[in-house]
Amino acid sequence: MKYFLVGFMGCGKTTWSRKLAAKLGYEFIDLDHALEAQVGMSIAEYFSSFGEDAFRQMESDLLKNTAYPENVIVSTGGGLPCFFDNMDWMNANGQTLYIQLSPKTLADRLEHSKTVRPVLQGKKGDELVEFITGKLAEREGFYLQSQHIVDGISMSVEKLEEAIGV
Ligand SMILES: Nc1ncnc2c1ncn2[C@@H]1O[C@H](COP(=O)(O)OP(=O)(O)OP(=O)(O)O)[C@@H](O)[C@H]1O
Ligand SMILES: O=C(O)C1=C[C@@H](O)[C@@H](O)[C@H](O)C1
Ligand SMILES: [Mg+2]
Repeated sequence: MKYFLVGFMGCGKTTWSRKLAAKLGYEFIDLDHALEAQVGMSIAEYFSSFGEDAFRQMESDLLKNTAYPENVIVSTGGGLPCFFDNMDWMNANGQTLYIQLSPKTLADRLEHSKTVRPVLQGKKGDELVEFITGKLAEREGFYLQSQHIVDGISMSVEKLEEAIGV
């Protein structure tokens, strides 16, 4: 089975996809990392060289054209479910799981994370919370189309296993 983990930047998709895959003996694929390997630069560099539209096309193509192993946990980019028909494609080709967190919790995590996320443009503090609140309001309608939803607070592999029913 293919499981796609979706949710806002910083909700823990990469961290928990890796752990869940290890527990289940599944492969792990991070589409952000796969895109970086394919283009030979970081996402931040890709954004500044070619712009967001080119990035969205590239990530959608990668989602649909990757040769997935039979059993795999796929960590998706935070914006991926919200462009083109990507969410429908994931629901048709596997199972989707949304890691849900509040804007405040996401902001706390993102402020302390070392990964450069171009969409955030270096925002901090109240400005960051406000930005995430607006962006999440735009995006959550897509995330909520997931077949499974899990509260990202006090996360564990067991909680994820229970959510997907394995
Ligand atoms: N349950 C948790 N409690 C506290 N911090 C966590 C938890 N899960 C992940 N984190 C931390 O939150 C940050 C973001 O996690 P991660 O990179 O896995 O998010 P992501 O959803 O893959 O983000 P992106 O969409 O930007 O790739 C990391 O610094 C990670 O260590
Ligand atoms: O939320 C977003 O739009 C993004 C999230 C990251 O995972 C990366 O895919 C990229 O930085 C864009
Ligand atoms: Mg990630």
